[in-house]
Amino acid sequence: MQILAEQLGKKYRKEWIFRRVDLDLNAGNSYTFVGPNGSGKSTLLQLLAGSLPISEGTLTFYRQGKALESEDWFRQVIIAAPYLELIEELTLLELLDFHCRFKSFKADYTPEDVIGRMQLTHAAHKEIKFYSSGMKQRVKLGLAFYSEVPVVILDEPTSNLDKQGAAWYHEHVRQLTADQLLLIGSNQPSEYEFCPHVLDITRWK
Ligand SMILES: Nc1ncnc2c1ncn2[C@@H]1O[C@H](COP(=O)(O)OP(=O)(O)OP(=O)(O)O)[C@@H](O)[C@H]1O
Repeated sequence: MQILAEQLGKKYRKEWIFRRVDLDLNAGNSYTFVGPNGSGKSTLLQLLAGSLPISEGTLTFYRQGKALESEDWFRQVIIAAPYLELIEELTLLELLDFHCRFKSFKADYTPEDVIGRMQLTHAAHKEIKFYSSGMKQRVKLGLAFYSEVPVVILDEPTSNLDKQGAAWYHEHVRQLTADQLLLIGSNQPSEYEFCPHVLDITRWK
């Protein structure tokens, strides 16, 4: 899997958030985008996920050397971010069953297996709207870690997690496989200390 960004730019109304972004992101690697609040980390991650339109430049997803149609991008990507909502009316088990219609889990895990690995078996039948913010974050990260997808995007991954949750994140984030591409947006060095490619987004202002 490869994501190639060429001269990528994004503006909201008349304000350019970043311009002339060139990136060659490849599976087996992790990349972290850092920068102050409001610098555009979340915006860039959403562009790279194909979930926000770009304002200029080109973005191409390649799988086994072949460029993918943009309507197929969403199958390649999972994104966990504080601003993305889960379906609150569903129980966790219903949510994971629904998720399986679009993306399968690694190693033939069942939804029940994944819930166990999220350490949320006790809450499997509780509606997501009754989850604490830390429990919701664990669900988002669990979906990212256990789905069979080539591109995993984590924005502020340890937000709302307690010490035990942060340890759970660190254990899992290092286990992403060599055929996956990991992209992180962060302001906290502890979230990406293992990551060899750290890119300050202010370089593209
Ligand atoms: N939908 C929108 N309409 C207008 N401006 C927006 C919109 N979304 C984001 N912005 C602006 O884009 C800029 C970058 O925001 P973004 O959320 O990407 O930053 P960030 O680096 O992720 O910030 P933080 O560290 O606070 O999460 C900010 O100035 C923000 O106000």
